[in-house]
Amino acid sequence: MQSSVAVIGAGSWGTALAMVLADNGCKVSMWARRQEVVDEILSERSNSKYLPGIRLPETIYPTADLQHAIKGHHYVLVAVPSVGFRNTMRELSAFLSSDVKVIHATKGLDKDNLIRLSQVMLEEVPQLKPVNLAVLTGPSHAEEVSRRSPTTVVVASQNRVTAETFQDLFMNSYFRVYTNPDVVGAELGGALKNIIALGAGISDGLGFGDNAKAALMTRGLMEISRLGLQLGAAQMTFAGLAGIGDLIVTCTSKHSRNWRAGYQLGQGKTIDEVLSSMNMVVEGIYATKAAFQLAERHQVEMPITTAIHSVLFEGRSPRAGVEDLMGRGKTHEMEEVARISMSWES
Ligand SMILES: NC(=O)c1ccc[n+]([C@@H]2O[C@H](COP(=O)([O-])OP(=O)(O)OC[C@H]3O[C@@H](n4cnc5c(N)ncnc54)[C@H](O)[C@@H]3O)[C@@H](O)[C@H]2O)c1
Ligand SMILES: O=P(O)(O)OC[C@H](O)CO
Repeated sequence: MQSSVAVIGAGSWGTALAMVLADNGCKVSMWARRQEVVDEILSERSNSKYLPGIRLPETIYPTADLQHAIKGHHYVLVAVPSVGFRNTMRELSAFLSSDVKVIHATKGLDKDNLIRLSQVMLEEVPQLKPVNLAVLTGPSHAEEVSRRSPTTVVVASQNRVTAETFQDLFMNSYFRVYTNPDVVGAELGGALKNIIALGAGISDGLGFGDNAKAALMTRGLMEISRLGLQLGAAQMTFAGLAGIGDLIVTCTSKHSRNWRAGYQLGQGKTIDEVLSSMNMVVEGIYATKAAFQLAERHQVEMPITTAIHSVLFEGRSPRAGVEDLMGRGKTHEMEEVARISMSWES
């Protein structure tokens, strides 16, 4: 039987994932906020603002009517920016039945309550069953997926059947899907890597080299893992696609919006100038604010996040932010390793 999927969000990511599902023989309805996007898809088979030059399959049916988008579908994929996530789920709530399986592909945190987005889903749509929820994350730029370039991602769910159902729905010859039971780690890896991508962009914008970027990525992963473990993630998840995999793609790719925003900051633009020059979401800005507050709340050391927070929200210059990082007191690379090493006993 043909699977039918509702995709909520017609930006770059929602559209690229709708294409994967259409390629896999699914009937896909895709909700766009703006009627112009619907009209363009219907008349031109393109979504030129978000995926220029890409022809969309005929089996993607766009609509600006949320109820119409959802009606009769067994699976729902949510791919809206984190700032609009709670409201979108609230609006969806009226139309979602309790047996539907829902996966989200948004990389961010709830800005007000500092919780993960699957937790927001359950708050806003109480009839949803936790076993029916999943998260899709990993190193995946929409521009490449829409060109059917080989890509690997992770589907995380606390329920194996749900994880494998979405694995089967999305997987094909250019889109390889792994499963993982660690929803916490998958969501945090995807949200927090955006902060480090901003840092990598700032570093490049300042004219620093590969050494600095490798340092940011490695030490960045360290602080992502530190906060992740505190919040209940499994350490190994950060060594996988949702952790180091996504960090590599987002810190080194010309497609990365977070890197591009950071690059302009490093070149001396203000955050307002950067945001007005970009027509796509820069999740790292919101993630920095949320992670900074979480780090304070849980007493987790996150020096890179703190430095980027000072640049974004406290008027510190990017160069001064780097000086803050390089001038920190000396530490072991890994406190845990130093602690268990017999030969290091004092
Ligand atoms: N683009 C990628 O390559 C990619 C890959 C993986 C994950 N993601 C994640 O997917 C999410 C969506 O990103 P994107 O790249 O599609 O963004 P985008 O900037 O390409 O498009 C954003 C879409 O969301 C809509 N939107 C904007 N504000 C909204 C709101 N308040 N409520 C509902 N809809 C709103 C816009 O109209 C647009 O359709 C982000 O969390 C992003 O991190 C993106
Ligand atoms: O373009 P970015 O920086 O928002 O990253 C997009 C994806 O999250 C990469 O996996």
